[in-house]
Amino acid sequence: MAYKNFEEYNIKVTESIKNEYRSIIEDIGEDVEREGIVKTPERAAKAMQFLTQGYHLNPEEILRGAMFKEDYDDMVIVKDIELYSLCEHHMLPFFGKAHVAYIPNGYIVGLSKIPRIVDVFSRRLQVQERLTHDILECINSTLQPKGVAVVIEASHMCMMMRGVQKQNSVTTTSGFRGQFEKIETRTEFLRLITADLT
Ligand SMILES: Nc1nc2c(ncn2[C@@H]2O[C@H](COP(=O)(O)OP(=O)(O)OP(=O)(O)O)[C@@H](O)[C@H]2O)c(=O)[nH]1
Ligand SMILES: [Zn+2]
Repeated sequence: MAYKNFEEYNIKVTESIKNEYRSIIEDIGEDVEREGIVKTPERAAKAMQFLTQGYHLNPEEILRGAMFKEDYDDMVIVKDIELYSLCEHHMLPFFGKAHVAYIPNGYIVGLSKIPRIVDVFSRRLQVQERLTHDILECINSTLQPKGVAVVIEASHMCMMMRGVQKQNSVTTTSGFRGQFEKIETRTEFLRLITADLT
């Protein structure tokens, strides 16, 4: 179940995270009773649950829910899927775009389900490499297509706001299975995600 509004948050978990955030706010030297901050621990607890809701969602089930028998066996690409995740090392955001393609093998999948599974895996503590493979393997094992490809381009706040402090570096990760392991198919995919066809 995806969180839609605050009423759906688990009360016990919210209470527990709220208390942890109160301690964090005190430890950084802020006044947790200050008017602007008094509700912050609860807001932050809900925000954290929203950003990590992917642990409670089943991506295979989401895909299986909209698989349709169809003879189409050319490449299907959903590109420029915006994603927001949290790096597992610093719990700071990394964000960017995913480009996903597959070649059907008797079944196509409802298009919206691809961004939905990108969200499910993004809304967990991640490294970009594992996020890429999680999406790839989920589509490969559930849809069993002739091929699947995932490219993610992302910027990491832990490299921008702190640490090495590089504002313009972008990390690209990719994974290819089946027919995308052939150079011509992979090249065609990479050409199409970089082409401006509009
Ligand atoms: N491979 C990979 N590394 C990541 C990702 N997100 C953050 N990191 C890196 O995780 C590493 C953690 O390194 P540590 O040396 O343990 O942590 P740190 O002292 O905070 O490192 P700095 O960020 O260099 O200050 C850093 O190099 C981060 O850039 C990711 O998605 N993939
Ligand atoms: Zn990080």
